[in-house]
Amino acid sequence: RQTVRMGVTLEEDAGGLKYVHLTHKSGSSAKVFVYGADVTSYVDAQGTEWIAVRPDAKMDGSKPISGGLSHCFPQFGPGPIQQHGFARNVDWSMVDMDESSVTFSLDPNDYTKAMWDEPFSCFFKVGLTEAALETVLTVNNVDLKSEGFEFQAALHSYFDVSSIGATTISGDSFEGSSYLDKMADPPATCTETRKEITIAEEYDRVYKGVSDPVLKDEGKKRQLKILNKQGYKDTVIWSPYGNEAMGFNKFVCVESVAFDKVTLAGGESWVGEMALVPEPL
Ligand SMILES: O=P(O)(O)OC[C@H]1O[C@@H](O)[C@H](O)[C@@H](O)[C@@H]1O
Repeated sequence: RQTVRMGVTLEEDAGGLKYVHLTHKSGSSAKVFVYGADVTSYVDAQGTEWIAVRPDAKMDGSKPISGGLSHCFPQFGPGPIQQHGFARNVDWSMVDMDESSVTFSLDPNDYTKAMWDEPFSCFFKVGLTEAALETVLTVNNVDLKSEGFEFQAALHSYFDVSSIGATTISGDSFEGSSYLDKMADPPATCTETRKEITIAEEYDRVYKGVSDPVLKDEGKKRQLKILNKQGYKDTVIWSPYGNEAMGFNKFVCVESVAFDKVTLAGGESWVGEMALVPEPL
């Protein structure tokens, strides 16, 4: 355990990866790993854990952490570079912190350039407030003379649930929305007819234009609003339903996604802002 700054400590997980432990006077806390700038835990002021890490996750840096609010950047995948991009399997740099918030940055290095040689710079801020966990990802094109680059970005968020059968995902915009069903072969575009999504089979769906999901958990008697305030226009729902090794019954991925490619000209920035707001049911 290493004190980085007054009140802020960098702790070491059993597998050797380092993380920041944030706390808030309301009683809430969060863990953010340096590897992937991944938020692997958010315990709200009432003591409810909202974020999951899969039991089969590798916690030693040998592959991205399968859990947390995992960044997919610069590609959501599949695509020309590795599935979900590289941002989740590199160490980010800590640039600012206090008891309740931390900011990381990510800049190109030889490893990332070999996959995607673009003049980007990312910042990711995570902060606890009285009633929420707030995140802001900023992607900058730092080369004023560049022609611009395209990217996708997502938080591949793993949420902890009491059980998948006790969980629903709702929100004003699901009913009537169009989704890409990636479980279909080939993937098929369908229309959602439900207001509330329940999961009883494997799911891998991209809901286009849905950005206001609410996770309701009858077991926890609580709900989590996933507020995508900026940038993340689409929602992906992923569940490896039935896969015991992945611990399918204890999590669902409700992902905040910029699925359509974003074009960033030289000097421009893109912001993805997502907050988690827990409430009673
Ligand atoms: O294990 P990871 O990298 O967290 O990814 C989980 C899943 O994420 C989904 O989005 C992909 O469609 C799956 O193929 C993948 O298995």
